[in-house]
Amino acid sequence: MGICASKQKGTGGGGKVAPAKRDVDQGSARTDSWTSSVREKGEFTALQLKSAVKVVVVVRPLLGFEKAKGASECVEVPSTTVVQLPPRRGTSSDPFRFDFDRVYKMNNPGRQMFAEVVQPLLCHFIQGFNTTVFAYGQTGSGKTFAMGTMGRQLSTSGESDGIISRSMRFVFDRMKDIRQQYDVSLKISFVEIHQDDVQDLLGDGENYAPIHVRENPERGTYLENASEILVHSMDETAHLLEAANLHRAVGAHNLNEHSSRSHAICTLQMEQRLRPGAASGPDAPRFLRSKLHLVDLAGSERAKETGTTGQQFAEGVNINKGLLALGNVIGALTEGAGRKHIPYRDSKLTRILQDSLGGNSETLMVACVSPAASNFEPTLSTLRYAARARSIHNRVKQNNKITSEEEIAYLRAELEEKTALVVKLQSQLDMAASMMKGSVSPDNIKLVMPGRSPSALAGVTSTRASFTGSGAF
Ligand SMILES: Nc1ncnc2c1ncn2[C@@H]1O[C@H](COP(=O)(O)OP(=O)(O)OP(=O)(O)O)[C@@H](O)[C@H]1O
Repeated sequence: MGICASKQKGTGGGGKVAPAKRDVDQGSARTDSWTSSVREKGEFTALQLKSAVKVVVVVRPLLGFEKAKGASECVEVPSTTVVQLPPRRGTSSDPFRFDFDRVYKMNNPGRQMFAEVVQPLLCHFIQGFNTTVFAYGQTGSGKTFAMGTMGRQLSTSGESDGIISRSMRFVFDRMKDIRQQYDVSLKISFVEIHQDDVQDLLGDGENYAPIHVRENPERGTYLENASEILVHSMDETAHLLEAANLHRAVGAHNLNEHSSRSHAICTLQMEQRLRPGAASGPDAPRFLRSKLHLVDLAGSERAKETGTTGQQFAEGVNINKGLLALGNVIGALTEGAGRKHIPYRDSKLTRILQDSLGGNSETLMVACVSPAASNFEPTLSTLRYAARARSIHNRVKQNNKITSEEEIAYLRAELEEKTALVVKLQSQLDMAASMMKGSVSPDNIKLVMPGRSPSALAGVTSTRASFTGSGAF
């Protein structure tokens, strides 16, 4: 029994999903009950929910170079959900106080943050809900550290693991249970937006085709031409992501010697199909599809402080442009019902994150800040931005619909798979019959177990891949 399921036990109902704070569509009052088992109760599938964007703040420790300069701290955390900055120097106003879903001020918040805020979202991802976790903050504030896309952080495991590797490990651990009832396909893509251009970090570098952001009513936004790789294990995934990460644009400047010069978006797409004859309730969804975006944004920066020039200066301008567009989308979404136009189209970043902000996704923002008094202004700006994001309400639904074209493609693939199996078994039967007649020596016979031969498996993988690779998401 996996972690999502064991939590469900604790809530007093067999098969109940871990409760999540959210607003139910029929009314605006918050409710703590995630009313029924998503996977097992059919009525839930019709329900749409409003889900507020959740925001956690991570205050990193002072770094060696900051301490060497005698930096003092200005960020206080009076409780686990409150963060406070003193009034601006020379003013007598009140301190700046912000409430969030959770605030972490410690060396390695990874394990605790994952258990408290990321894991409940992943339980929903596994149940067919789109999910986004994105890290936001000034350059050098700890976004890459929190997401875990630094160096070898993806394939090693330890206390300083980031959100990406913990999430992947969690999903693969749950697979053992899910595969008892469902055929599952997991596909990964990893792109970066560098200078407002989307680049494939998993591509082979030879068959380059420009990546376009597209939209589809069934599937929301997706990236045309981005590599989508079927993955089967944590190890395989970690090595893929780590290799991809080496291609990411990184540079050194005054505030960070390994500064990300691009926004990185790692996406895991999951499709689940109920197996014929699986021992499940009559209302178990036949099909589930969900996507998990894990985003490490590049940090906002001021050239005066970073000391960047030339190419790095140009990168900084583009980074800030994308973040400004993101800020404008957040601003428009929180202006209330009067605001009809949301400027998603102003940048590739906001187009890709369209579902995550105001759309069909449960979203967690990890706002990263430096504690140093010298970073007071950018920290205040990050906290204001984050507080605003917290009032965005997304409309989240379980993705359990399949189009008739997809159903036909899947059935066709299944038929091909079965036909290949029949042909194989028939040839084995013929062989056995010839042997009995004495026309074939037993030494020339290699018995191949159905479904176990490498070629049979290759057939299965390729037909499934051709179904799942049909431009989903
Ligand atoms: N919670 C933490 N505990 C200890 N060290 C941290 C923590 N967060 C960040 N750091 C350290 O701070 C430095 C900057 O962090 P990081 O590179 O993650 O910043 P960033 O926000 O991604 O910056 P950029 O936007 O420039 O890429 C790194 O040396 C990192 O190891």
